[in-house]
Parts: sequence; C-alpha cells; structure tokens
Amino acid sequence: MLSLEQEIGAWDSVLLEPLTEDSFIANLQQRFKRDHIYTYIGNVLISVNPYKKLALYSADLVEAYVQRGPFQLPPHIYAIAGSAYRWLNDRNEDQCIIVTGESGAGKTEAARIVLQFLVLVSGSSQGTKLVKDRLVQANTLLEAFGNARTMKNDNASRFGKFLDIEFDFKGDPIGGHLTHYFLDKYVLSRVTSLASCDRNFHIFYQLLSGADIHLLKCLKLHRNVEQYMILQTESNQPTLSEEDDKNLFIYTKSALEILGFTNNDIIDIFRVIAIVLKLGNLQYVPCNNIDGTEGCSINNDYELFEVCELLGAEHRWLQRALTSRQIEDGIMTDLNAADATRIRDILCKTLYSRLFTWLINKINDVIKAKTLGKRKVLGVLDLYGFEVFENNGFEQLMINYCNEKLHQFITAATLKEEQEELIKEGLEWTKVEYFNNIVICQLLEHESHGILSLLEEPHVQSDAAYLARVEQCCAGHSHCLAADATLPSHSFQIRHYAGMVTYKVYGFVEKNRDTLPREVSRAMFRCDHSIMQSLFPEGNPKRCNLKRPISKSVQIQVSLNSLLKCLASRQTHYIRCLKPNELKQPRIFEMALVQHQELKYGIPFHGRRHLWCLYHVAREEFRILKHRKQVEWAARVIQRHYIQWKRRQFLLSLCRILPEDADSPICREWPQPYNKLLECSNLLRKIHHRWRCHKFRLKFDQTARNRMREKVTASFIFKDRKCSYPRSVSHPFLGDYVRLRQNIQWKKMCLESNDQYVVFADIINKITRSSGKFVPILLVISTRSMLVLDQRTLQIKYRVPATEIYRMSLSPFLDDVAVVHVRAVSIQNKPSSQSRNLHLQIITFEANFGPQTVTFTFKCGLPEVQPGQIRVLRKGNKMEVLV
Ligand SMILES: Nc1ncnc2c1ncn2[C@@H]1O[C@H](COP(=O)(O)OP(=O)(O)OP(=O)(O)O)[C@@H](O)[C@H]1O
Repeated sequence: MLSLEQEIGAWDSVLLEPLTEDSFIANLQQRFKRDHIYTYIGNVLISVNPYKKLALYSADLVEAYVQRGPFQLPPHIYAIAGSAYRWLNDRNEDQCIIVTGESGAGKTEAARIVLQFLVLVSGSSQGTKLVKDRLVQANTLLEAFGNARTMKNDNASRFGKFLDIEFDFKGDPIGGHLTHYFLDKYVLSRVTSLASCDRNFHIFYQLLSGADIHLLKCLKLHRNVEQYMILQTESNQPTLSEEDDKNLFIYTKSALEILGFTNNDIIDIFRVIAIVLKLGNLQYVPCNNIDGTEGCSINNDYELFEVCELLGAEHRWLQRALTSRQIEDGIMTDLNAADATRIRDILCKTLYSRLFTWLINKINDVIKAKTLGKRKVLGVLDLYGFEVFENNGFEQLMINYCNEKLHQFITAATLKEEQEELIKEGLEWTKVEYFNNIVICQLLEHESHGILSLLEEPHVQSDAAYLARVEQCCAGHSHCLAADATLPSHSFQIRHYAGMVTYKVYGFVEKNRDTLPREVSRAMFRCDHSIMQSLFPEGNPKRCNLKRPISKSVQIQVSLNSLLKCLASRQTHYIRCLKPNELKQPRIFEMALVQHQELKYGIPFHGRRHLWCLYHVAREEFRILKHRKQVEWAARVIQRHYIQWKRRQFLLSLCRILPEDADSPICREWPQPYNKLLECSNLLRKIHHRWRCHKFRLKFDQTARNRMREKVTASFIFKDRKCSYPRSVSHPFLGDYVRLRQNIQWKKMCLESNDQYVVFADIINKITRSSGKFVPILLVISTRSMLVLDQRTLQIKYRVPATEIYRMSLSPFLDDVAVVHVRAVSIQNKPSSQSRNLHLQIITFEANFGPQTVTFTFKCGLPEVQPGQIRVLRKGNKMEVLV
C-alpha cells in the first residue's frame, strides 16, 4: 500500500525552490533511486522507465486513487487515468490521455496501465466484461503484428496508436475504436531489411516457433528462422528465446479467437505471413533479353510456386507481374534484377501493412459499441517521439513532422490557452514568452513551398530535383539550412523545436509515392485467397482509376489533421515518458540523457511554473466555483427529472395498483401517492370516484333509478346530520316493511280513509306515558296521512292528515328517536282533552344503547323541535331524552 511518509523529493516539480533544469532532473533522479518513478510537473505526469517490475499496480491502489482526488496521493499514472475517468463521468466531456516519449521510454506500458485501470474501475456486468476482454485482446494482437525488437526496445511499437474507449452514462465501457498511424514508416524498411540488432515483427517468429507441424506444413514453412531472408540480420542476435515466441504465439492465437476470428480467418492471416516470408526469399538473376535489354529470371522458382499455391494464383501471372512492367497499353518490358527486387520488397511491405490495416478494421468491427444512445469517449494516444539518428531519411521527416504538430497542439493547450484564459478572467500575471513552433510547421506544410508540399510537385521525379526545389524555396528560412557548404551532400537541415536534424534526400521521392505497379495489384486481386481482394482493391480491372494514388506524406498530413481536430475537442491529460538510460537497465539514471529528452519538451520551466502557480491559486478557485455551480445545476435538473419520472410512474401504475373492486362506488382504497403528488392524487381520486359512480348509474333500471332518487334525497337530508345515517346507505328503502298493502283487512280499511297509497309501514315502540313500558304499535304513513294502529287488530288509534304535520325532527345522535310535529287540534279519533297541546312522540329502540336496560322519560308539549335540539342524557342506567 501507499505510504505517504516514504515519499521522497517533491511530488510536483513546480514546487521546487529554486526550479531550474538541474533541480528538476535532480528531483527526478532522487525519486527514481527510491523507485518513485512518477512525478508531476503541474498537470503533466512524468514517468521514468524503471526497467524492472515494481509493486505499483494493483486493484487496491486503483481503488485508492479512485476514492481520492489528484494531488491527494503520490503521483501515479492511476491519478491521471482517474482524473480522466472522473471528468468523463462528472462533466460529461470526452477525454484524451496523450502519452509521449522516445522509443523505449515506456509509452506502450503506460497506455497498458491506463487500460488496466479503466478495466478495473468500470462495471462488471457480463456484457461489460466481454467488451473489456476484447479491448485487452486487441492490444495483445496489435503487439504481435505491430511490435518488433529494436536496438532501443525489445518490444517497440512500430506504429502510433489511438485507442478510443466508449462509455455509457453509467461509466461502463460499451465499445471502442482503434486508429493506427504510420505503421508504414517502419514497414518501409523493417519487413525487408533489418538493422543489425533488430528483429522483424514478432508475429513472424511467433508463427515459426509456435505453429504445430501441421500448420507449418499447410503454410509450406520450415521452423528454422534462418531459412527466411527477411528475418536475417548481420548479427543474427536472438533476444527473445524460441520458447518465449512459442508461448506468445498461444496468446496471439487466443486473442484472435476471442476477437471472433474464425479458424479459416486465422489460417488466412497466417497464410499472408507465410507469403511475405516466402516472397522475401525470391532471388533474381540478371539475363539478357532478345532485344538486348537487361531482364531477369527467378533463381529459386520453387518458392514462387509455393507462394502461388498459398495465394491461389497462377504461377505465370505472378511471375510476369513480378518480373516485367507495362510501358504502354498491352506492351510489357522485362525488369532488370534490381528493379524486380525493389518491386518484390514493395509487395512484401504492402502485403504486411495492408494485412495490419485489415486486422485493425476487423478488430474495430468487433469492438464497436453495439448499443445506440449517447456515449462519451476516453482515448489513449500513444505516439512515438521525436527521432534523430546519424542518417535521417523520409521516415524521420514524417515522424518529426508529427511531433512538431503534436508539440504545437500541446503548447497551445497547456500554455497559450491558459494565458488567454487568465487574461479573459482579468487575473494578475506576467506574460510568459515561449517559442511557438508554428513557424516550423509552416516550413513543412506550406501549401505552395512547404518541404512536404514540394514532394507533390509533378515535375519532382527524382531526389535531386526535390533537393533543388527545397534549396530554391526554403534556403533562406530561419529554421531551414539548404544549399550550404557545411552540410553533407544530398541533404538539408531543419531546426525542429527539439533540435537540429539533417535529412538525406535519398529515396524521398520513391518512398513518398511507393506505389505498387498496377500489374502486381491486378495479379494479387485475381488470387483465390479470401482476403486478397480486400487488400488490393485497386487491382480490380473494373475499377479503372486513372488518378494518381495519394502519396504517403499527404496521407500522413490528412490523418494527423483529423487526429488534432479530434484532440482539440477533448479534455487532454498528459503523460511524458522518459528513458533513464540506453542500456535498458534498472537503477541507472543518466542525467544527460534525461535532460536531453526533457529539453525536447521545449517549454521553459520558469514559464510553466509561473503559470501553474497562478493556476493552483486563481484558476483552481474559479474552477471549484464553476464546478459547484455545475453540480447545483445538475442536482436541480436531476430533481426535476426525478419528480417528472415519479409522476409518470405513479400515473402509469395507478390502474395497476388500484384494487380489483375499485370500480365499486363504495370502495375506499386508493394507492398512497408520493408526497409531491398529494394534491394531484386527491383530484384524481375525486375524478375517478365520479367516473365510477357514473358507470354505476348507467347500469340502473327504472326501479333502481327511483330507489336511487330516494337515497339521494335521504342523503341531502341526513348526510352529516345524523350519526346513524351512513349505516343505512347500503340498504334500499322498502317503505312497507310489514307487507301491509297485501293485508285484506287493511285493503278494506284504507279505502274508507283513502289511505291506500302506503309510503311507510312498520312496527315501532311507543312508551306508555303511564307506566313507561314499550308498547309496540303499527305506524303507517300514506300519501294522505299518518296513522297509528294497533299492530294486531289494526284498529286506528290516531290518524293525522298529512296537511296537519308541519315538521319532523330527530336527534343527530346514534339513536332512533323521531319527533313528528302535528297541529294538536287535528288529531282525530281522540278525546279533545288529550289532544289539546299534544306533540306526538314516536320512539323506536333497537340495540343502539348497548345491552343495558334503558328507560326513557319524555318531556312533551314543546312546540317545535329542530334536529340537534334533542339531547339524550345518560344517568346511571337511565337515559333521559330532552327535546
Ligand atoms: N512502468 C514500467 N514498469 C516496468 N517496466 C517498464 C515500465 N515501463 C516500461 N517498462 C519496460 O520498458 C520497456 C519498453 O517500454 P515500452 O515498450 O512501453 O516503450 P515505448 O515508449 O512504447 O517504446 P516504443 O515507442 O519503441 O514502442 C518495456 O518492455 C518494459 O520492459
């Protein structure tokens, strides 16, 4: 685990006091000695190659760096990767980590550690795992086909690589895209001629050591490396053992399988490798043609026969394509041995580089995000650094041009933009002078007289003509030396941002065009090999393209400009890799070498420090404030969307959540709403209730409709005014509860008094005034009158015409007390003395007062009683009803 106490020197070089180049390098050295290989300089991470395994990488450390912000823990590549990943998620911005450095400085390793970090930190669902696995395997495959041993590095990438990883809104990888830059630069030389300490691309050795005997036989190969000319060097020094290659072959094959290549695809890929190996063995011997010109023949024709078998080509086509050239339509001339050898080499290089591009396209198809929707991208750019050798040619010019452009971009991003923003924000600061290398970029790419543009001029057909044009157009330029006596012959010099480089123009024109003769492309297109048609589309006789093929320098300029455009749209993070020694040894720190590399960075330290100090103070505060505002804004947006989502959820789920009998008007259940939806829920509940009542009513027949009318009337009268009312709601009114209308005696009686239309009839209890006992009597209300009858004999005790009843009252409590107000004089069938000021009380008792025996005492004779004026008082086991 990390221990902060053990930290040595300054984490961040800008805090060194004083900050000079010497103190900066000394700080790096001091830290390097104690295996602290990472140091910051502002927001750039410096990584010094330890050339040994260090316990600096683990899942625990990834976790630690994810939890803490940058600068809270010792400098680490995880902190840079963590910042990029965090910004990607928090700010929703595309990110890019740019890894730079010389060959062997540790760029590929750094890019691999970044990928490892992203793999560990992101989600672990089945789909995500598959994506991650494929991204990792893509790296393995690229190493086998794109890396080689060089004097500087046993596993040097021979191409620039830009891996874009796409993430979904959760921060899980969903796919990726690979772009490669300029494999051709080394393919141009490496495939067919090796420097003494170099090896060819790993895959050649892996195939020869790892393929089983059947595969070798099928590919017509021998296991022995010495059998193949393109694998020979002057020293023939092996570094990787055969055993290593054999083991690595297993990984390469498994990577191909995991990436979805079928067995047939895999055999086809290896067949192309075998073809390159065998083509490289072709030897030409000069011969004289009949017309006296020099021609050539293939010395070891059996190799060509085998190549044809592997390609599925006819021997005579290929032999003709490799040894002759079309000068006019249909007229061929034989090539001399040197030209034929050159064409053979170009074919080998073209085959290999196109196979590599084909592989990358296939990988891109597999790792492409399969899901639609918004995505964010985190890219890792691993480009080789500035190069200067004893002999520098076309390849170095291209690489140094790329570095020049990249340097311009980084300078603009880290210094120019900072300064401009400081001005914009009105912060106090001192302007820092720095060298803007735009002038060198223009020297190279100026449309009419740039060093690269001159290569495209139609009359520049030889290296001498090209040099003459460079001398003519650029000799006086402040960054170019040409036509100068101090220069070696056939050369010109450019003062790059990173130093002076002398370029020899040998082979410039040819390497820039480096086109395969049309006859060779056609012969390859005609082969019966599944991928040849896609590798050599220009060989299709139906595709007659008379346009000049795009030259290498134009291709590089186009792809570089699109790369820079892409970088400009992203938030960039920098990892600068440094090589501590040329011996590839641990623990050796050569001050001069490190200083030399760091100088190439080209920005004065004091300037950078000044800016960054202003940056840790004002800009940081500004950023925090801006960030906080962004967070607040984001919180508001999230809240708004969450509420909307909740609402929608509630509404959509309402009919699902409502109970089954929710259509019944008496069902009271309703789902509990989310707090913010209370009002909406209440309104909806009312609407829903009305709707279901409406539906309920639609089912009524005439009888039910009449009954409902009565109920509605009762509701108007009793609702909220009588405690016992709710109990009666569900019972329909019968009116004639004793079936009086069917009684024969009554039928006769009622005709006399015209009371045949009975509205209400039931047995009720009357309390006798003398004894206080209950006396059941029959109460009948007809459309004409109210009658009190003996329940057995049906003898009429009172008959009160309806017109004489002027009011009915009842108590609001849980009882059955009702008072009918009658004009006393109108009571019939009674002696007048009793009826004088009589107020009739009709009392029925049900079980409303519980099991107790209850006695009622009535005070009668009050003129008018309103609902609510009746009081029922409990006195011990007696109840007193006061009206
Ligand atoms: N962080 C590291 N820890 C241990 N060894 C490292 C580290 N970085 C680099 N190395 C060693 O240095 C060697 C060279 O590193 P790497 O291949 O990453 O260099 P490079 O800058 O990509 O070179 P090139 O541009 O030639 O591809 C690696 O094979 C490895 O042995």
